[in-house]
Amino acid sequence: MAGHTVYTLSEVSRHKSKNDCWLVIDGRVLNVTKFLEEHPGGEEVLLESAGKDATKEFNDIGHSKSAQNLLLKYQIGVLQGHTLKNNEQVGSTEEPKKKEMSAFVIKDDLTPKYTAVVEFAAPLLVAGSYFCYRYLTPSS
Ligand code: HEM
Repeated sequence: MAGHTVYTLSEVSRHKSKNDCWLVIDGRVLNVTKFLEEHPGGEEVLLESAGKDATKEFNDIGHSKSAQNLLLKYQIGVLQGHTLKNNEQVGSTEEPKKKEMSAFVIKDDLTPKYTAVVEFAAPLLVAGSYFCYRYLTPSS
């Protein structure tokens, strides 16, 4: 579970070594010491951003959604002055609201019933009128 401890940037800046490496992304304070060797982009880039707010660098790379979700694993707290909208989700990765498939949704309102009756009756009326005209009018 992500930490809720509030840290100042100056506290974060004290942790910038290979054995103790923190950084800030999206207002989350992350302890990435154990992730340094695992980072697919290499440990150097993380160490360059160590002790700093690396949000811009992180976003500039265009990290995948799984990379963004990984942030939660290393979160130890939040940066002072930042409020996270939803602690389980990272910044812009919120799930978009699911769109309903309108073709499969049967709406529960009364207007379609009326239209259906007209749509059903109209051709019958036309056919009936034609029948009357064709067979009931005396031929000359
Ligand atoms: C805790 C923070 C971070 C996590 C969890 C993380 C995770 C990852 C992951 C999973 C990848 C593989 C590609 C992907 O899935 O997008 C990756 C690639 C990369 N990351 Fe990070 N990253 C972090 C921070 C940073 C920072 C601060 C930088 C700074 C510049 C950075 C630079 C890169 C680069 C250069 C690559 C390689 C991209 C490529 O090969 O196309 N990452 N990162």
